Amino acid sequence: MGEKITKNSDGTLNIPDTPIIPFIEGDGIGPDIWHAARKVMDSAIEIAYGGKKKAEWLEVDAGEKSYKKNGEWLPERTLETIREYVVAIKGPMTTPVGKGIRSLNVAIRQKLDLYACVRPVKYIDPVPNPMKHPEKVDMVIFRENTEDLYAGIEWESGSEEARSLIAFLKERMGTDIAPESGIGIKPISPGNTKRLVASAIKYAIEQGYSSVTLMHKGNIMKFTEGAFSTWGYAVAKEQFADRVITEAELYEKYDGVRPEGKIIIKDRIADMLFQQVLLRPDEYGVIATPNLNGDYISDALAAQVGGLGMAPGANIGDECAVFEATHGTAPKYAGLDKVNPSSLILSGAMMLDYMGWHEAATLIRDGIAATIKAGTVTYDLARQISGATEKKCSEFADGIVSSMKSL
Ligand SMILES: NC(=O)C1=CN([C@@H]2O[C@H](COP(=O)(O)OP(=O)(O)OC[C@H]3O[C@@H](n4cnc5c(N)ncnc54)[C@H](OP(=O)(O)O)[C@@H]3O)[C@@H](O)[C@H]2O)C=CC1
Ligand SMILES: O=C(O)CCC(=O)C(=O)O
Ligand SMILES: [Mg+2]
Repeated sequence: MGEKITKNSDGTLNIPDTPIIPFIEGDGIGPDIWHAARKVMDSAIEIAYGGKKKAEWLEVDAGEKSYKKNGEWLPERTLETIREYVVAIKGPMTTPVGKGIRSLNVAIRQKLDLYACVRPVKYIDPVPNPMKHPEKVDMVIFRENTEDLYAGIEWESGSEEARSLIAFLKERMGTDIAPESGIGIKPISPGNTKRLVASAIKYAIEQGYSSVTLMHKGNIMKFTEGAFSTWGYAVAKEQFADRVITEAELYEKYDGVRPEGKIIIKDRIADMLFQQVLLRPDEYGVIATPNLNGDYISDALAAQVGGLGMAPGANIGDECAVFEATHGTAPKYAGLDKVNPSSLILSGAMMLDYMGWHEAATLIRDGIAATIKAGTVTYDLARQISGATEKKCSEFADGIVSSMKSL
């Protein structure tokens, strides 16, 4: 019944009224949050468009469910389907620690070249949180999504590859690495950095953020993270000279007063930035950073807006986009109908915005806020609010649906 979303050569989307949207349910808490998210998205679309628009969900195989069904963790046809249908949404998938398969989540990002992981961290009143001034929290992380240590190019301690690499580095580069070390490689390229930073600047311009901060550990890792910063400044100059000024220029030429319509590009060393985003969050808007830093800071910042249960995200490339929560499979809660589905629901709202279905997206955000205000919350928020009544994941979703109906 549904129709395909298509993409034009200029990057704009053609969205039919009944788009087919592939989804991956995910592992662990994936099924619980997916069912809740689907219900809320369907209801928001129905209320916003009175039945004129409808998402046609198409399940695609990946993760544990897929492995059990057909012996494949991430079938090639799943990637082909996502490419073909342009916009998809997924639950989290498990990655074993220290052994076993490499991350399927990372594989999806790399294979579909979803180079920007976009994770907004915005306070939704009245979500409980540890900040003195939560209303000042409005940051968006742009995490490079395809390279860095996160690409998982590494060799195990004692393996032939690790030993020969250690020997090669000693002979040819004079590097003394402890025998039997495991080795990981950290590639950071100008091309991948520049396209990520360009997308972050473009987003800041479109969404009205006043700054883009390049987060790096370039004092220590000069030719990877330091280069990320250098290339970030370079692309700002090459592509956005009329809209972007550096922080140095702000003080040298404009006495520290941001000229109307200009975005400030600045850089911060990663460890220091972790404390500044806590103490002075209003000094930061869009944060562009390599993959691993982006992974760390997205969970850390999620705490400022209520925790991982409230943290949405999107993986965006030139060809297609896959929306997913920031958090993982939270295995101890799998199947308990307990966790907060807001992270995936808000990822769904990001997806609806991406499709231009802003009315449904806004309804979802307002519905979540109204539900929390009414004291209907899952365990994670209940433990931060005295006197709140803990609801199940599915009951919370029902609460959002009722709230949306009465907005
Ligand atoms: N994109 C993806 O698919 C991702 C997959 N993963 C994978 O998930 C697995 C588990 O990773 P782990 O490091 O434990 O991190 P998780 O994000 O899965 O969970 C850690 C903790 O965060 C809290 N949390 C997470 N999601 C929610 C939610 N929806 N509602 C309320 N609280 C939540 C819970 O805290 P508390 O215990 O305090 O209640 C939970 O125990 C690993 O295999 C990892 O590789 C991890 C991140 C992303
Ligand atoms: O792929 C994984 O298992 C972890 C991914 C992750 O933590 C993230 O992308 O934020
Ligand atoms: Mg993570």
